[in-house]
Amino acid sequence: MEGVDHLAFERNKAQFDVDEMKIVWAGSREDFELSDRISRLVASDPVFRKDDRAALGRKELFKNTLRKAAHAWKRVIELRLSGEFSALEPEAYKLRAFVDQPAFTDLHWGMFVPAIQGQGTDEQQQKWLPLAYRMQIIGCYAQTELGHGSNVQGLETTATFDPKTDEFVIHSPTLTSSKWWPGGLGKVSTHAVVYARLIIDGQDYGVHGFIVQLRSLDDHLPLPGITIGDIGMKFGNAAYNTMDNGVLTFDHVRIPRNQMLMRVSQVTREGKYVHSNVPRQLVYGTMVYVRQKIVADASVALSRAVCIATRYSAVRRQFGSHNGGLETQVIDYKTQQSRLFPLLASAYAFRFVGEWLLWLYTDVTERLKAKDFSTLPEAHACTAGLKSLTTTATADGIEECRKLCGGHGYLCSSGLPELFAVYVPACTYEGDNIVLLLQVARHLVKTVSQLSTGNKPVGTTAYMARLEQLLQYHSDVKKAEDWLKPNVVLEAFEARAARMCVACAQNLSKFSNPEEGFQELAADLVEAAVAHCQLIVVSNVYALSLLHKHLGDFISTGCIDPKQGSLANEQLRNLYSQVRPNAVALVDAYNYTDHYLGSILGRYDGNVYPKLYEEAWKDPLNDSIVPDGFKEYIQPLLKQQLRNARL
Ligand SMILES: CC/C=C\C/C=C\C/C=C\C/C=C\C/C=C\C/C=C/C(=O)SCCNC(=O)CCNC(=O)[C@H](O)C(C)(C)COP(=O)(O)OP(=O)(O)OC[C@H]1O[C@@H](n2cnc3c(N)ncnc32)[C@H](O)[C@@H]1OP(=O)(O)O
Ligand SMILES: Cc1cc2nc3c(=O)[nH]c(=O)nc-3n(C[C@H](O)[C@H](O)[C@H](O)COP(=O)(O)OP(=O)(O)OC[C@H]3O[C@@H](n4cnc5c(N)ncnc54)[C@H](O)[C@@H]3O)c2cc1C
Repeated sequence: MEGVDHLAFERNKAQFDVDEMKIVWAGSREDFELSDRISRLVASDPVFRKDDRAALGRKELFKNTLRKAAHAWKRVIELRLSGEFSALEPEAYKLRAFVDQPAFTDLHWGMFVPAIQGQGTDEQQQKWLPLAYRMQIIGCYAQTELGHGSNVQGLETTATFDPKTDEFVIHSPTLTSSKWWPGGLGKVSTHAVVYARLIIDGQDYGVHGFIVQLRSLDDHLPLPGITIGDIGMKFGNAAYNTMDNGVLTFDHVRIPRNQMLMRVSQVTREGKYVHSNVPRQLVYGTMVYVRQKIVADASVALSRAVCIATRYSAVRRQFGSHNGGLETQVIDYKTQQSRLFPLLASAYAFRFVGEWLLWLYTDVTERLKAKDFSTLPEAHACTAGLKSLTTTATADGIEECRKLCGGHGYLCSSGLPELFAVYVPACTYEGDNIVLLLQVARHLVKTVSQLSTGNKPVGTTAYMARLEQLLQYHSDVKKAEDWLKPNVVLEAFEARAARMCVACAQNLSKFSNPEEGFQELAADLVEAAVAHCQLIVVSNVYALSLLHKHLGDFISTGCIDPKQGSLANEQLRNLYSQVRPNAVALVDAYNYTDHYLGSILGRYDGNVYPKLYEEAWKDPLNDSIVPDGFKEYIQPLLKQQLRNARL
């Protein structure tokens, strides 16, 4: 039986309505129709071709990215995809997503514009946003430096107020203060939001954002005092090398005073520092916004990998042939199911948790507008924690999918190496995942320590209000099916998270210096933070495979006993059997085009082998039968062996 037939047969097995599931995955019928239309539009446009990317050198790849970005912008305007001029509308956002090539535009729309929207005053927004919306200026987000990324308060670039000229002087005092990493900076951006220490009259007021023009709008040359370039090739071949991550230094560059982003705090003409009645952490607001976006996008990356691995696992056959019959589809091996199906479930879970986080973020934004800052710590902890949890699981999941595809998964034409290489920096950018989990841990420890003062925990820590009960809890699961009851699972996750947090808080209290204790117990704190973040995901959707994976935590905290752990495992195996006939249909529900998947192994028609064979012959090495270099390097060896043999 050919691959084509395999997948048709698989699709017939589905026990649910795939078209309905497509709507669930998309979020609504309207969203589904939009995604469907835009993905087809991109797939049918030759400029957006991407199957040739792996063979392009850096310069060609970068020019190809510029061409695609310019074409995407043209299409946005021609098709009136988003009202008058903004590309922040859902249609334009989807267009960029389906073009599927990281570009400077991600940072322009994803960070430069939001930084001005979130931290600029009304006048600053009126001045800069129309220019940015029309892309008459192109911006990036220049925060990280060669010497400091995670520690934002450690940044060294200075912005010194000069009262004589009513300007700030932006300067890089050391090599380590060079801006290093900002996407879009290296070769494209004309402007940047630069994070620098504000110095007035010798006093340091900490890190603030400033709008700085970097390049001439006429000839694109760097302005006087500015040195700028690309930081060099990154992990993977094509992957993230479409992006011009940059290096930037300032030599006493002057900007007008009104280019400091002044919504959170202001500097007056007289050089007086005025702090508005808002938390200083709002300067970090753009990162919170992007972390929320990254969570929403994690399900997309994971679902692509899962779609490829599931379809290919249904096509691929190894062993088990009797009397010349068909071999076993590898998807029927229980080990394959136990590695693949939890990832399939995670992709759906992250999709729903992303929706929930968007709701939370929108709610917090509305409250901030009304000067209610009470939910900011919760928003920070949730975005930081879920960013960390989902990106780690997604990066690991993509790599697992590569292994699930055996040797063919290692070919670029499987789409998986590039997907991994593009995705894996998400574990580092917008906050290193461990550093972010430590932020969550701080929030949790603070919540526990405030319980004794009568502070009622809110939001995702509300379960801590039942601490006494959770510390007494022991699961009453008696048979495998008991693990199917959502409340049973939820309580076990709550008790585990609560106990791990309380244990950390108790151990911390043994240190006379809390900071020293925090450093010493960091590894335990990270585990408690993970338990809490998993609870957030579980309370929005699913769980048993996580329980199985972290069985040690559940048993050592006394929430369940080993027998109940085995019952959970038994139930998990039952669930895999139920998922099996629906697996291909569940990944079809993502509605990805073959263009977007970019994978021969994940083709919708399952026609894997003929296409793999065809693709191999397209490799530039196969342009000639005898390779370049034969005469110089191979023939002399062969001749030498011949000489030796004669001797
Ligand atoms: C057409 C359309 C096309 C476009 C696409 C559109 C959108 C795409 C979206 C985005 C683009 C996506 C991907 C692009 C890819 C890459 C881009 C990458 C960009 C970057 O990486 S930018 C740089 C990011 N850098 C970081 O994340 C640094 C991490 N470090 C920190 O955040 C802080 O330094 C840290 C670790 C939080 C510590 O800060 P600090 O020392 O000040 O804090 P303390 O620990 O002392 O805590 C003080 C206090 O403040 C609270 N807090 C900390 N952070 C926040 C926050 N963000 N919000 C609110 N509150 C915060 C903390 O809890 C403490 O509270 P307490 O005093 O305990 O109450
Ligand atoms: C592809 C990519 C794109 C990027 N784009 C941008 C951009 O557009 N703009 C921008 O400004 N920046 C950008 N960055 C920079 C990015 O935000 C930083 O690299 C990131 O915040 C991590 O900081 P770091 O490099 O200083 O890591 P470090 O903090 O040096 O991390 C190194 C190691 O130390 C550990 N560590 C650090 N602090 C602690 C601690 N307190 N406790 C325990 N362990 C710790 C980390 O876990 C990690 O293992 C980008 C980075 C990448 C990779």
